[in-house]
Amino acid sequence: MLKRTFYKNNSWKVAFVTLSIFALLSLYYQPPTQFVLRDALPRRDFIQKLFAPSDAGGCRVNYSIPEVDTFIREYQGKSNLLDSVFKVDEQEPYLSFLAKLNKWKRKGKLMKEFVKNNNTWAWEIFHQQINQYFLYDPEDTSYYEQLLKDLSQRKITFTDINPFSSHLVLTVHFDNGMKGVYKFMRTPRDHEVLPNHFFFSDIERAHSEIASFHLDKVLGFHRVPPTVGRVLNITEDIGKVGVDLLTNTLHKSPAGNLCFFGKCKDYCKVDFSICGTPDTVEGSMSVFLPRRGFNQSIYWIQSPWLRTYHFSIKAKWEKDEQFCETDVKTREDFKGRRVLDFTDVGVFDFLIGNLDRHHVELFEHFGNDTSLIHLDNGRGFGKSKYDCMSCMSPVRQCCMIRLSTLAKLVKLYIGPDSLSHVLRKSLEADPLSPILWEPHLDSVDRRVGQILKVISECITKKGKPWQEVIIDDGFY
Ligand SMILES: Nc1ncnc2c1ncn2[C@@H]1O[C@H](COP(=O)(O)OP(=O)(O)OP(=O)(O)O)[C@@H](O)[C@H]1O
Ligand SMILES: [Mn+2]
Repeated sequence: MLKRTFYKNNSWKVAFVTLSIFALLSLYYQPPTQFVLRDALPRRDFIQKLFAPSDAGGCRVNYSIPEVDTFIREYQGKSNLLDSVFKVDEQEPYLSFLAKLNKWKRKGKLMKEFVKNNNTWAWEIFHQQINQYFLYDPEDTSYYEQLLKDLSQRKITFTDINPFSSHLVLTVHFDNGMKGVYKFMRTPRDHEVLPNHFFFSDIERAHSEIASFHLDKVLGFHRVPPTVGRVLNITEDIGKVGVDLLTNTLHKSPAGNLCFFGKCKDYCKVDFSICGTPDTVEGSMSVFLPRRGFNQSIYWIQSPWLRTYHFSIKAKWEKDEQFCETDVKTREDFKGRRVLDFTDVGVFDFLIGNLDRHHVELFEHFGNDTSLIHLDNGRGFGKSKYDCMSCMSPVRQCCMIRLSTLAKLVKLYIGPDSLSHVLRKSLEADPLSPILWEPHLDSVDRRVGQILKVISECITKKGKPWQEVIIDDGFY
């Protein structure tokens, strides 16, 4: 009786307690596979792993270097950095750190002073918004997402050959007046360059173009034109709307697939045909930039670290470690930001493993004080196990790095997010995802530590003062 009254009066309480017990029990109950995980990790780590902002723990989790750890302790102790935007906090997710730096980006003139268009389509707004110091702002909702969508989906109305390329590269025209540069996915994403192969006979890789755009973006450089993966239909996009130089070469392969080879300097013959399955191919589409020069269509600087493109002749920089001091820092046109721009190029090319940086382009409109444009990134991500130390020559020989670039590398090294993590996440947005083979993603983590080691050695081994190596030139 007493019992029954108790239940009657407290029935809602009983229900609540019972439900709570069940809820708690169900929290602890995990299917068998998760028991294995729980056994392997102490409870606290397990929960941290579930709620940590990343699935990694910084590049150093797999590629810790003792000298770099010491260097970073010194970096974190620098009093002038403690209260600055360059202070690296071990808990902060990388993208929030990057967003803070991006806010400080110096802004210069806009291309709209020089380019006239209707400012309506995404590509028109992009052209007008090109800044003296960066190509685009990924936060600008007025065009950025739409531009990528247009590049991957809009109807192609005319297809030509890019006359400046040694490979078959297309200039593509769209139904809204936009133009794009298309490179073909000629090798599977896991294809590794053969060890005896020279880089200059290397085939261009569209996955490298796409991944380079994302890497440039997550490094906050914004110097690579927006690029997306796109499927091309050879029947529709070449056969129906291509120039004669393309359509004249259309043929069926022995397997019955539709192929063509077009016309170009080096690799346009039937041995290098591009074939569909049965008539579609994958590739990268980059948005076409406005003219870089006033009187000529291309305005460019030859890289001081240009290679000879010869099997045995070496360039001066390859034989002389003093090259930057004697031949680069002394150049009149390399005063101002230019040396640091080239050390950024060195960081970038080392991360992607690109030996083919023969020249860089820039907008003449903005004068000498403007950022470099990193076009042509098709020869990166070819060797996942090999680190091209000579690609980092600008950093090693000049013994300099921009503070903002260093801060981002330090942040990626200590975590919580590694470069492979943020790059993988960024690449997931591409329509042809997955773009990079995991060993290539792993290689960028290894390379972050290598760059930091070279910088720390400028101070510890070459005896340079900190402030001569790490330069805050106000560019983020
Ligand atoms: N997005 C773009 N917008 C405008 N022009 C471009 C763009 N991409 C490439 N170009 C022009 O086309 C030229 C050749 O393109 P790219 O360098 O990518 O082809 P490539 O075959 O790899 O060239 P190379 O044989 O010189 O290495 C570039 O130097 C540039 O002048
Ligand atoms: Mn090239």
